[in-house]
Amino acid sequence: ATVVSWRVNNQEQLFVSKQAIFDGKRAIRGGIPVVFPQFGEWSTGPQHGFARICRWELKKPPERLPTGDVEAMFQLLDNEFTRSMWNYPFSLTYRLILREKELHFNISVYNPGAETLSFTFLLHTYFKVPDVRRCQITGMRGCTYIDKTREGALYQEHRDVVTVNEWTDRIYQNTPLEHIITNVVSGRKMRMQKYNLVDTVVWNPWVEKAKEIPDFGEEEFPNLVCVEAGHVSSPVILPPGTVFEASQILQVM
Ligand SMILES: O=P(O)(O)OC[C@H]1O[C@@H](O)[C@H](O)[C@@H](O)[C@@H]1O
Repeated sequence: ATVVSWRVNNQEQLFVSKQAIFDGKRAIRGGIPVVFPQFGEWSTGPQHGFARICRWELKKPPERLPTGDVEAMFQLLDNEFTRSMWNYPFSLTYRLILREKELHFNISVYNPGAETLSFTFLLHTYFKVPDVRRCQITGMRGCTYIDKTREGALYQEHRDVVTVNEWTDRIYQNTPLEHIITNVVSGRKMRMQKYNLVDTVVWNPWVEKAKEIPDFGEEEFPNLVCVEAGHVSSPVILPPGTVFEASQILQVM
């Protein structure tokens, strides 16, 4: 259930590395992988959890709704593989709705078990851009951020817009419901709206870190900016029998 392509006016909006591997075992380098139940390093499983390396069930194949929108639904349930890393029952439902210039993502995590679940969640969106150095991201002014390029030190953002001119790996906390990213494909703007996803990660490996990523070309870094809506700086605590719901809307402006 990794979205690997989204075209608006026949123009691709998502970055996927030329070296991405589609073997169904590793995470795909680009598009929009789902990060669950762990953002970042994980002592009992792979970085960013198992959801991006599992085969999800297609619950509802793409179908045109009366409105003209197209809807598809995916589901991931716990299984032997997920239980080997995280021994809990869960049901993850992922509903995608495609509109003319929008893509909607609706996530729900249900806890059918008797124990409380604790997890982090994130949509790892790789936007395709002509040159990341010319992009501006709004909405972070005043927010604190964890800077993973500086051993996780905590800072406060003072800029009206965030720009990316070097290796960047930041978790912005308690960000507003909306970000605008300028200068994406065709010089347009991208609007990101998010609900119940309180944090926003901004990532670009830049040239040196790019060399350390096997499924990524070192010359590709100017062509992506990851702006990732998530619930990651504190875990979601989900008591038995309850549901966590979150969503994201991407819109080409
Ligand atoms: O190489 P991965 O596992 O797909 O992760 C890519 C990046 O994902 C970002 O979300 C993280 O903040 C970075 O620390 C990480 O390097």
